[in-house]
Amino acid sequence: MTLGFGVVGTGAIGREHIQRITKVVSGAEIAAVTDVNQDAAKKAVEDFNLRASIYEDDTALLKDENVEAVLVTSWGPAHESTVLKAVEAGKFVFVEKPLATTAEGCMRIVEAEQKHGKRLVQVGFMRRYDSGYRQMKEAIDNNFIGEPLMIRCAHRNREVGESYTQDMAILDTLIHEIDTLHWLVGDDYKSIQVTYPKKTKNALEHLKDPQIVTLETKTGIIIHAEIFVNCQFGYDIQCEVIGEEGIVKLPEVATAQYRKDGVLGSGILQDWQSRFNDAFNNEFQDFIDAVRREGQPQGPSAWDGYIAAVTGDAGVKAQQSGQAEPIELPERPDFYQQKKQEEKV
Ligand SMILES: NC(=O)c1ccc[n+]([C@@H]2O[C@H](COP(=O)([O-])OP(=O)(O)OC[C@H]3O[C@@H](n4cnc5c(N)ncnc54)[C@H](O)[C@@H]3O)[C@@H](O)[C@H]2O)c1
Ligand SMILES: O[C@H]1[C@H](O)[C@@H](O)[C@H](O)[C@@H](O)[C@H]1O
Repeated sequence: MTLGFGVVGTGAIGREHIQRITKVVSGAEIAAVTDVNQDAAKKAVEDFNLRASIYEDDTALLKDENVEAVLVTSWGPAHESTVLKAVEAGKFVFVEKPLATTAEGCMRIVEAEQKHGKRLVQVGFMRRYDSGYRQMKEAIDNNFIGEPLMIRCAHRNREVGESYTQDMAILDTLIHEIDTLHWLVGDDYKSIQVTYPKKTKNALEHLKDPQIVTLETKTGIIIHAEIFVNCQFGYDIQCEVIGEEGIVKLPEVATAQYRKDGVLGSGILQDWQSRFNDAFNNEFQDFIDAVRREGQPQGPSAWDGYIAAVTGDAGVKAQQSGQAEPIELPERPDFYQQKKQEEKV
């Protein structure tokens, strides 16, 4: 069976995922598309030569029997409503981050999914599918470095535009570390604090950049995460876990090495698309295979989306207060503990 996707939002990442589904991964096709900008939906159908129906909105798209899974790549504030409608209709959902823009919205999805009785939703936290992070997780799970004690990481973007606001450093950028790091060490967060070093002259006036985020986990692991979104030199993701008996570090992405003008060097990738291209491909193949074979996705769950939202909210509060803000999460429901296997991804 080929999995039919209905795409809600044919903007930048929606188009990338359409390309991925039609040209790169196997087992799926695009059955339908919609976008509030109907021209964008039509253009996607033309550009990718799709045999897909074009609908005026998500409600109409969800009625199409050929749509078995919904790919939600609209703007963040629109995600919750589409995901809830899709769950109500019993369709599988792949939703780009954020699951919803509020913790309450994420909880509504968690509740709806539990009511449905089995997992339908996967959130697009693609770093869990990056081979470097997976190797780190394997080392940690196999106790290769002993108990993790500290984590140092950096999330650097070359530059950001006018529309990038202060809270986006947490909700749009750090959100990836928030998801990846609790998965990596199998721990929950306890608190978050944000401090501001000297500001770069390359940031627009409204933005403090860089920012240093300190997260503490329940078992006492301290995480220092640098968010620097106007670093100028490229897209740079660093992560190092320091354990009782060793250190495991995210490998640099291999790029060609050159010798020129007295320098031995290699290129730095410039954007997240190229840095995580393989991870995106792996995450889609896994989603498609899991729903076709197991009847439910196995990747980052709606509960992970909820953890990210609660932690993100505390992070935005910490940006304003300068204090360590508590992160209060209820117990993970049994529903989201069904399979140890899920934790591996
Ligand atoms: N995983 C990642 O690293 C990653 C990277 C980039 C973007 N994203 C996420 O993907 C989402 C989309 O980002 P983008 O950069 O493609 O944005 P975009 O603005 O390029 O595209 C969004 C599209 O959704 C459409 N849209 C908005 N509301 C809609 C609705 N209610 N129904 C139908 N269509 C609607 C818009 O018209 C637009 O075409 C965001 O949530 C963003 O955070 C994730
Ligand atoms: O939406 C993007 C994307 O999630 C990238 O992975 C991240 O590095 C950027 O900071 C963010 O703005």
